[in-house]
Amino acid sequence: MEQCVAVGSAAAGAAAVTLPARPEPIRVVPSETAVVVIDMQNAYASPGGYVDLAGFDITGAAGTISKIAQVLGVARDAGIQIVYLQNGWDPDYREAGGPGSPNWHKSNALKTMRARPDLSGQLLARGGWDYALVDGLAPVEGDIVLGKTRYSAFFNSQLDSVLRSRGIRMIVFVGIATNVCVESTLRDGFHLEYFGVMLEDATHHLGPPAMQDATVYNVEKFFGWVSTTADFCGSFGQIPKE
Ligand SMILES: NC(=O)N/C=C\C(=O)O
Repeated sequence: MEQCVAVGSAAAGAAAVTLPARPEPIRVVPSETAVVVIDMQNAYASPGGYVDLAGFDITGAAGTISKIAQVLGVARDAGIQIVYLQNGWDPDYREAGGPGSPNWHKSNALKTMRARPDLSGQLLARGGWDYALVDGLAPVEGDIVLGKTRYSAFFNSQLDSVLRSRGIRMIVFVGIATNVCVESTLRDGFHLEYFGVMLEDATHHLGPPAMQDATVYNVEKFFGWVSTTADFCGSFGQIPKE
């Protein structure tokens, strides 16, 4: 029989759910689990948003939105904490850093605005359309929404204290982009002792399809577990509504 990894108080026999995953199933307590939604903003998932304007293919993003909506519906019914992240900076881009910051040189949003001054002030600026979460994934009461200014959601943010203070041990990751902010956050979570599970069909990559495959490989082999929307909904959808 396949070995199962038990997380947190599931290891001590508390009522738990088994999530089919690779490389092995993982057994978790719903109250010790959070779904972390990475950067489902117009910038990353809508035509006319930053990554579309920067020349990345966003045709898969619409499918990702509907998978995430399914995951969030089941998670809310199961009483799982949902945490949304929004990536970006203040409208004056002070938080983005100047030429002394690698972010100034590597951020494709900042580079796109420098190449196209007509877009200046529009991409990933807090308060603007590009920064806003997509319409199909609006937070509801009880969800937590946090900002972040770099790829990893753990860097310079409240994410660790929000999760740790609630006794969260396992993070289920969905969002965009698989190979940038999702992977950066899952890796940092690993180093902070969180168990990370990525729902592969509820994430979308930036760049060629091989980037999705590379992150799935990295997560499965080195940093966490890989599962699917159907398996998440099948496992956590069994929990009776309170
Ligand atoms: N959310 C992300 O994965 N972002 C990737 C690139 C960027 O924000 O420039």
